[in-house]
Amino acid sequence: MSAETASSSTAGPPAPVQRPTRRFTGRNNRGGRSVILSQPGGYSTEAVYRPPQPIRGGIPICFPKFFDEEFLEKHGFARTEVWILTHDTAFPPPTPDHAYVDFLLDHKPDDFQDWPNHKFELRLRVILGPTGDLTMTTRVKNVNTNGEPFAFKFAYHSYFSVSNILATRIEGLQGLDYRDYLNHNQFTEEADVLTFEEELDRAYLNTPDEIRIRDLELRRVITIHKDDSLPEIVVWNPWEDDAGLISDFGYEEYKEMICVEAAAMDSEITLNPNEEWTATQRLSAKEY
Ligand SMILES: O=P(O)(O)OC[C@H]1O[C@@H](O)[C@H](O)[C@@H](O)[C@@H]1O
Repeated sequence: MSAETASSSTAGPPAPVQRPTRRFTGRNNRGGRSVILSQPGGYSTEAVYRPPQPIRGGIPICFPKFFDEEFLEKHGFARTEVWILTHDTAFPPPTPDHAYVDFLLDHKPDDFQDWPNHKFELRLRVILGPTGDLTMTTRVKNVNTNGEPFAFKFAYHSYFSVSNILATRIEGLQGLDYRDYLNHNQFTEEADVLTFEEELDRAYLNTPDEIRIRDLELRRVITIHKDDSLPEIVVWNPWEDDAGLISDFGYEEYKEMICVEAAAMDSEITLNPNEEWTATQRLSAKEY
C-alpha cells in the first residue's frame, strides 16, 4: 500500500481535510500484489457499479443488518447507499504523516421506510498510514428525538486478495466457537490454522484483537487488528459452485480471495438516544 498526502483543504465544508493525491489501490510498497481484492481499484472483474447492486470487492460496510433480515436488504442498506465526503471534527486529528478521509452516509430522516423510527448518523473515517496500514473507524449515533432506542448489526465485509486459496491460512481462531452457516450448527475450532478446500461460511465468536491471513505463496501476512466493538470474525469463500451462481463474481476469482470480516453481527448493539458506538479495524501487511 502506498499514498502521498496533500496539504489540508479547508475551503468550505463539506471537504476532506487531507487526502491521498493518488487513488488508493491497496498495493504494497514493493509494487506487489493488492491486499484488497483484486483487480485495479480492489474489486471483482465482474463487479457492477450501479445501485442497488452492492459492489463486489473492497470493504463494504454492512449496517444496520447482517445476512438476510425480514424487511431489509441482505447485509443492510449502507453498502448500497451514497456516502458523501465530509470533515468530521469529532474524530481526533491523525498525525501529519497519515492521509485520511471522512465519509457520512447521506440520507434524510424518512429515507429508510423499512427501518422506521431510527434516526441515526453513520460516519466513517479511513486513515492511510505511511507504512501502508489502513485504519477504518465507524461511528453510529442514535439521534432519535422520540426517546426510542434502536438496535443494529455491523461488519467490515473485507475482501482480501490472496495468491491461491489453497495456500491461504487464517491464524488466531483455534479454540473458538463458531457458527457454521452451511449446516446451521455450532462447533469449536480445533485446527491451529484454518485452511480452505471447499466452500466455507462461518462466524467465529469472541475472537481476539488480532487475526492473521497468511499467504504461503506470496510469503505475506495480513493482520486484522480490531477493537472490542467487533467481537466476531466472519470467514467466507463461496468456492466453485457458489461462485458460479454469483453473477457479479468472476468464475475463477474464488481462488484468489478470502473474506475475513470483523463484525458485531451475532447479537445486536442497542443505542439509546444520543448514545454513540464506534468500531475500528486496522489492516497491515508484511512480507517475510
Ligand atoms: O453476496 P453478498 O450479499 O455480498 O454476500 C456474500 C457473503 O457474505 C458473507 O458475509 C456471508 O457470510 C455469506 O453468507 C454471503 O454469501
